[in-house]
Parts: sequence; C-alpha cells; structure tokens
Amino acid sequence: MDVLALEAKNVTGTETEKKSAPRPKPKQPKKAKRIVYFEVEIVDLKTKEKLLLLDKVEPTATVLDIKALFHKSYPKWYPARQSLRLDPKAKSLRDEEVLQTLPVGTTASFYFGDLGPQLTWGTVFLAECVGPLIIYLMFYFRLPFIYSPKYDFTSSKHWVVHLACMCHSFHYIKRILETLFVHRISQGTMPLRNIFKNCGYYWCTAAWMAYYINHPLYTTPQYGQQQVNVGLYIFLFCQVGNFSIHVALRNLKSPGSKVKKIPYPTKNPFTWIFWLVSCPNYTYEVGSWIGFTVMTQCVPVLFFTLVAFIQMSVWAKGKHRSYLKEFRDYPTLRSSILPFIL
Ligand SMILES: CCCCCCCCCCCCCCC/C=C/C(=O)SCCNC(=O)CCNC(=O)[C@H](O)C(C)(C)COP(=O)(O)OP(=O)(O)OC[C@H]1O[C@@H](n2cnc3c(N)ncnc32)[C@H](O)[C@@H]1OP(=O)(O)O
Ligand SMILES: NC(=O)C1=CN([C@@H]2O[C@H](COP(=O)(O)OP(=O)(O)OC[C@H]3O[C@@H](n4cnc5c(N)ncnc54)[C@H](OP(=O)(O)O)[C@@H]3O)[C@@H](O)[C@H]2O)C=CC1
Repeated sequence: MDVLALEAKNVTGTETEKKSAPRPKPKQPKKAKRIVYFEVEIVDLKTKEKLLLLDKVEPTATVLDIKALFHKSYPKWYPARQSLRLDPKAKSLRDEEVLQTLPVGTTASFYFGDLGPQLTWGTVFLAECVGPLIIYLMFYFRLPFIYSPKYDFTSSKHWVVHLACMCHSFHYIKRILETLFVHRISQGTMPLRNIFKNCGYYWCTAAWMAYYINHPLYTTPQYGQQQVNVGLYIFLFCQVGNFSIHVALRNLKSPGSKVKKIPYPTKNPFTWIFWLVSCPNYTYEVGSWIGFTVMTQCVPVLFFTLVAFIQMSVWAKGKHRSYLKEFRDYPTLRSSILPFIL
C-alpha cells in the first residue's frame, strides 16, 4: 500500500505536507469497485485540540499505518510512543486493527495519547539480567572496597557459597539466552521508566543478596548439607520447569505473531501444571527462588522471593482474568499462579 492518505493536514501548526500541483487521477479499471475513503481526525487526548486531519485514508489502513502518517507530521511521536483510542476512556487500539472494521463512520476521530519514551523489551530484559550477573560476581570474588581489605580476592571456605554463585549465575545466563533465543515477545516496546524500575529492583537486590551470601562471616544453613541439597533440588527442578513453560509458550506462536492462545500441557511432564495454573512459568520462577532461599538461608533472598511472588501474582491474576474474558472454553480448574489457592 503506497498511498494511505492522499492529504495530511496539520491542523494546529503549519501545514507539514503542503499541497502540490493536482495529482493525476489513477486510471481505474472500468468495473472496479469504488473505494470509500475515510477521513481521519486526530485529537489530543488531554487538551482535545485537533492535531491532524488525514484525508482519503484507505479503508484497509491499519492503526499502525495511521500512526505512521501521524508520525510524519509529528516526528517526535514515533509509532511505538503513540496510543490511539476511539474514546478518551477506551483502551488503546491495537496496531493491527483495520480502519474499516472499527466502529466508526467514514469520518473517524482518534484520540492521541503520548506514552512517553519507549525502549524495546529485549533491551530492558537484557539490562535487568546482565546487571545481577555481574554484580553478584563482584561480591563473589570479593573485589576491593566491598569487605575489609584483608578479604580482597579471597574465597569462601563454604561449599554452599560456591553453589549459590553457580545457581545465581546459571539463572541469569538462562534468562539472557531465553530473551535472545526463546521468547517471542509480541509487544515491541515498554516505557523507558521500566528500565529504572526493573534494573533498580534487580540490581539492588542482587547486591544485597550477594553481600550477605559472600560475606566472610556468612553462616551456613542450620540443617547443613541436607538443607542445601533440598534447596538445590527445588531450584534445579523449577529452573527446568520454567524453561519448559517458556518453550511451550514459544511454540504457541509463530514468529511475528501477536495472537494469544490457550496454553495446554504438552508431552513434557513439566508442562502438565498447565492443567492447574494459567501462568506456571511464574509458579516455577517463585519455586526457584524458594529453593535458593532454602539453600542459602539468607534474609535478603527471602525478601527478593517475597517481592517477586507479589509482583508475579499481580501479573498472573491479570493474565488469568484476560484468558477467562477472551476464551469461553477456558479450563475452569485453573488458578492464576498457585494451584487451588491463588
Ligand atoms: C534493597 C533494595 C530493594 C528495592 C526493593 C524495591 C521494591 C520495589 C518493587 C518493584 C517491583 C518491580 C518488579 C519488577 C520485576 C520485573 C521482572 C521482570 O523481569 S518481568 C519482565 C519485564 N516485564 C515488565 O517490566 C512488565 C512491563 N509491563 C508494563 O509495564 C505494562 O504491562 C505495559 C505498560 C508495557 C503495558 O501494559 P498492559 O497492561 O499490557 O497494557 P494496557 O493496554 O492494559 O495498558 C495499561 C496502561 O499502560 C499504558 N501503556 C500501555 N503500553 C504502554 C507503553 N508501551 N508505554 C507506556 N504506557 C503504556 C496504557 O496506556 C494504559 O494506561 P491508561 O492510563 O490506563 O490508559
Ligand atoms: N524474578 C522476578 O521477579 C520475575 C521473573 N520473571 C521471569 O521472566 C520470565 C518472563 O516474564 P514475562 O515476560 O512476564 O512472562 P510472560 O508469560 O508474560 O511471557 C513470556 C513469553 O510467553 C509468551 N506468552 C505468554 N502467554 C502466551 C499465550 N497465551 N499465547 C502466546 N504466547 C504467550 C509471551 O508473549 P507476549 O509477548 O505476546 O506476551 C512471551 O513471549 C518469567 O517466566 C520469569 O521466569 C518475570 C517476572 C518477575
């Protein structure tokens, strides 16, 4: 589609796309159906000021096409930064929605909201995972200025400290690799502020946990090697489970697709938990950190686990609600994150 809108008028400021000499009318085949073009007006969500008028927009134009046209007139607002709605209180339209299928006449008004600066999901995921990996290792190797100078570059005598470092590093390397090679994330971007929130949370808690676990005066778990082993088994079991769910979710979508489907158990036994919960990747993630808490018996780790659990429960409940809303045949036995409980 080359020409979506023949004219775009910037209503408030100077005209950005000046009218040139009249264009020759394209030759139409004799019996071709007449296209009914749309007129699209873009209004500021907050001030209700008219920002742009697009003449003769093709009916098959998508919301993303309209965003691209708006972007031409307002270069600051690239498409990912725009939220377009049909009503100021309605939800944002999805990029792939088509003009002629929207509940509008041939003259449509869109309300524009600025979502603020955006970053790709990949960037945020990578930043939030690379940080803890490096920060933890700085404490593990006891770099200068962390503990007292006599401990610089020394190594702990406790096996659990080395094991904890291996598990922590394994977890974040796994997440980085999953971000690069497994996840098929459909949303292009998220708000820039998220990188500060997510990284602030992950980086600070990684430093806090690492400081205590690698401290020269760290005390090992009360029930000794048995407790460490139990924690390790829980951790490893849940890591495999979490990875299995990520693969199952990946296989639900073809590359580039944004369509959500009901996830079902596959041949992999780790995915059978889908019979009972909607977001088992979160269940396994929380399980991993419970395992890590048991293994290290460390208060900052318990705090991290609790915050992660609260955050993932909120997200899982939201996802569960949207599954129920979207799919009439959604399995009724499922809870959000904890089987039969939550
Ligand atoms: C020792 C120190 C200790 C420190 C402890 C501190 C504790 C603090 C706790 C903090 C916890 C933080 C935990 C973070 C852990 C992160 C873990 C992860 O790795 S998860 C992976 C990363 N995921 C995320 O970060 C989630 C990102 N998602 C979102 O932020 C939002 O879902 C979304 C904004 C991207 C989209 O929302 P969604 O619900 O999908 O869309 P809606 O259409 O329902 O819109 C809701 C609302 O958001 C606005 N919106 C939508 N998209 C965007 C966008 N790209 N940019 C800005 N705003 C957006 C939309 O307009 C709606 O707003 P409204 O006003 O209601 O119209
Ligand atoms: N420790 C902590 O505090 C936290 C850790 N995490 C970890 O990060 C991982 C990723 O988190 P998050 O992105 O929130 O996980 P999600 O479950 O939201 O998404 C993971 C991937 O699965 C896809 N997906 C999810 N549901 C469906 C569906 N029904 N149909 C098709 N595709 C689907 C998503 O696609 P789409 O982009 O379309 O949604 C995305 O690519 C978690 O599993 C967890 O291991 C996450 C949160 C907090």
